[in-house]
Amino acid sequence: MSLREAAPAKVNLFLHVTGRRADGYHLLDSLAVFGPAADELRGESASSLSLRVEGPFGCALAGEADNLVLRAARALAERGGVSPRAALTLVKRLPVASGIGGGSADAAAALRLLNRAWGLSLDETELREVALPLGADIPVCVASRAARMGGVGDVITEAPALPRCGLLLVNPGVALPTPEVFRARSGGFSPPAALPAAWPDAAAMAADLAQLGNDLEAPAVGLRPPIGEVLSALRALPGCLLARMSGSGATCFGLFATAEEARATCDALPAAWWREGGALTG
Ligand SMILES: C[C@@](CO)(OP(=O)(O)O)[C@H](O)COP(=O)(O)OP(=O)(O)OC[C@H]1O[C@@H](n2ccc(N)nc2=O)[C@H](O)[C@@H]1O
Ligand SMILES: Nc1ncnc2c1ncn2[C@@H]1O[C@H](COP(=O)(O)OP(=O)(O)O)[C@@H](O)[C@H]1O
Repeated sequence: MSLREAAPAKVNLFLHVTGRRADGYHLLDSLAVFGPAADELRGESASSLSLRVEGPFGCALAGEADNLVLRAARALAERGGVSPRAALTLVKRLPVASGIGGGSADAAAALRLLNRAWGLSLDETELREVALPLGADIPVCVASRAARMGGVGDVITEAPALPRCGLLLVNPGVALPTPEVFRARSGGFSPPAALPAAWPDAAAMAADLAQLGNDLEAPAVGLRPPIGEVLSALRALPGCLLARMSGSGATCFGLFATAEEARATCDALPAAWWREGGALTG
């Protein structure tokens, strides 16, 4: 076996916290899309399970005793009734704890890769069942296709048909753990959004998204003020149709009419920030 899977960044174009469950988990309404940056997972045959982490953000995971990739591999092996055997390599290009679900994308990539490698043939629904106990964001990453997220992240439904457009992702280099942001949230809940079946172009999508928000953005900016600087810088870029934070932050996105515009504007932002522009892939 020699297999590869891309693990694309998940971007929440809006995120409403609609309620809270008795166990403390929050109910969400969100539109998740994928791209333009990704980690990569590679797998080779081996007699036991191992993981090597490399890439620009690999060192951020050096102290991680139980990488989500290994947890996903073990959970899948248990579900499939097989021994977990594979030599995995993760190329970590996405910033860690940054609101774009990098760890979730890696875990989902491991499920897809090992489902093939071990000949398990679990379908998408079955893979999502394995995914959910590992993290609320992993089910939507199993298909890594644009989707509406409901429940705590476990209710995945169809997204509106998306126009071609560009996304610029920017992270100011501050990690922000998800539980901290949910804890810092104050105020009530937002209603679920009403979305059309399709958007004809990026401008129409941006106009509708502008009526919605990310309920975690204000608490995240309060915890990490550089996020506010990123949002201001994105809003000032020519061609930026909408700027918002993704997930629980700190990564923010700018929405552009084309991938080329999103890529070209990268250089206008401080080089100390992580920046990645390109097409919204789904
Ligand atoms: C906020 C979102 C939006 O897509 O994205 P990220 O910021 O992580 O990218 C996700 O819901 C994050 O999912 P994920 O990061 O997998 O969360 P988990 O590991 O399951 O949970 C971490 C912690 O976040 C809080 N949490 C998470 C999900 C949720 N629906 N309600 C919550 O309250 C809980 O405090 C939980 O203990
Ligand atoms: N492969 C992985 N990539 C990133 N984080 C991981 C991974 N495995 C475990 N983690 C842990 O999961 C936490 C959340 O990571 P991540 O998915 O990057 O956050 P977010 O969903 O906010 O972008 C990290 O702080 C780290 O401790």
